[in-house]
Amino acid sequence: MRIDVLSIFPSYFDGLTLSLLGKAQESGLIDLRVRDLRDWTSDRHRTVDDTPYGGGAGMVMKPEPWGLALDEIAGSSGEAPTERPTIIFPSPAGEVFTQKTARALATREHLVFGCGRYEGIDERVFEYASDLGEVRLISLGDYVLNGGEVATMAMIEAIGRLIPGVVGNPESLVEESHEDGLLEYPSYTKPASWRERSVPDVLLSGNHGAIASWRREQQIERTKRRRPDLLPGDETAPV
Ligand SMILES: N#Cc1c(-c2ccc3ccn(Cc4ccc(CN5CCOCC5)cc4)c3c2)n[nH]c1N
Repeated sequence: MRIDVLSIFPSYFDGLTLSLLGKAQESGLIDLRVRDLRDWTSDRHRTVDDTPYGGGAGMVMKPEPWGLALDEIAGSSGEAPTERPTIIFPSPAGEVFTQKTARALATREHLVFGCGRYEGIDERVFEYASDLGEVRLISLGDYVLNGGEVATMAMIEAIGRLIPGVVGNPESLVEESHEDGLLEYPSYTKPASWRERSVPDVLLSGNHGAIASWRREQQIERTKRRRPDLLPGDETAPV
């Protein structure tokens, strides 16, 4: 998978060279290219923002640098892509990012993330980008960030770990929170007793059937308690 990131703070993404995603880049599973949007400006101050038409607080990102950058990155950049890119703009006004979104995006060959700042990006950029690829405005959640970089980091991690070969043991992807619509069961490791707290006996029993049942019960109980919104209408229905 090729992933392009456009940002006026490209060093935000230095962390993606670490750990599993760093190894995925070294092995060629992920081709991550982070670019500074200001590279597509032409004035001495490398200006990317201006005042909003119609008034209002703050500044809006100018369309010109975005158009030039997207032409080069998402347009026919000389390489023969087999599919048009998916161009993702993190936005407080976007669809909410979920594990289902991550799974769908992990199947794509080319993702482009456009990280806005200030009060956002000139709307015409989204319209223009839709001629270059599938445009998705995606929100990390119902809270306000200062720009798209943190959301992009989170999405790249959530998507990247689903790419075959990135996570060593694919089994570990199956029993995770949200993967089967439920929160994950509690985990324990040695010592069996720690500060007068013991590991549940069933986990020490060696009875794999009983362990599986206990874990499922824990998932359902936790989901009912912490995230009832994830449960189908009938809470007693098997998920
Ligand atoms: N993903 C994600 C995000 C973002 C996000 C993503 C991208 C950008 C680019 C600029 N910002 C700052 C910003 C904050 C608030 C607002 C709303 N305005 C409405 C009118 O009153 C002023 C405020 C706009 C722009 C961004 C925030 N926030 N929360 C998420 N889950």
